[in-house]
Amino acid sequence: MNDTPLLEMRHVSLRLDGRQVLRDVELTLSPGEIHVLLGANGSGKSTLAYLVMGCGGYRPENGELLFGGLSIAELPIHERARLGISLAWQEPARFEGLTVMEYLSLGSPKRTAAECLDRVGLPHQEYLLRMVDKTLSGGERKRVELAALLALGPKLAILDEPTAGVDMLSLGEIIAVVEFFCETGSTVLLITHQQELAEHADRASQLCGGRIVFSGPPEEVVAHYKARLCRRCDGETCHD
Ligand SMILES: Nc1ncnc2c1ncn2[C@@H]1O[C@H](COP(=O)(O)OP(=O)(O)OP(=O)(O)O)[C@@H](O)[C@H]1O
Repeated sequence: MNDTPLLEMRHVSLRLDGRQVLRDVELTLSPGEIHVLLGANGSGKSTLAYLVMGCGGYRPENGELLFGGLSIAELPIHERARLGISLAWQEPARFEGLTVMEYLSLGSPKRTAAECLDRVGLPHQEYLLRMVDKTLSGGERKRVELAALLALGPKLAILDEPTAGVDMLSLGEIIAVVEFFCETGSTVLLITHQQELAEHADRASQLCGGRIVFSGPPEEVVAHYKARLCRRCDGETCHD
């Protein structure tokens, strides 16, 4: 059995515009797990996601970032994508002039656009020929973004608030999508404020003031977070 972690962050710190946003982050993701990242607004969750994806300007100032045992800290975003890292953005971009079918066929998709649309609750007959522009609602755009990741079948799917803007009756669909990623061999790093979604994870970590302050089973991390048990800041966002 291969027990090399899929993702390892060791003592990772990051500064943006002179501001210390991530501090000494330690995070390990095993292959096939669903790992939830919890934390207050501004605690650094999206920043951590952008850093793992390799977005421009998000380079660690300290520490190690390993993917399947390989250092990826210096790799640009497209090389990390080639290794199998994909990110569904908290606020997905719109692409004028591209149909949903074309968008879901970019890269080397492992699944058809039709299957992926159906899995995220968008009937393919209605959506394949829609444009990925402002004519899609915010919730539809979020679902198309999830469908795009499903199509790619990445090794690591980073989902930044996949339920934001999605109506609450559809939460079950999003949970099914997260579980489908896992069943089909993807590891999921899931950023969410939804307790119901968090409780479907295998493990969870709480970020506070740019630090991972607690990791463990999701129920314990949710309880720790909600009870404001962070020792460093008594539940208020940490400030140094
Ligand atoms: N380019 C930047 N320059 C300076 N500060 C930044 C920059 N980008 C983000 N920050 C700050 O870093 C902190 C972490 O932001 P981030 O977006 O990672 O938080 P988050 O945990 O994802 O929050 P939310 O739950 O609101 O989405 C915030 O205080 C934010 O203002």
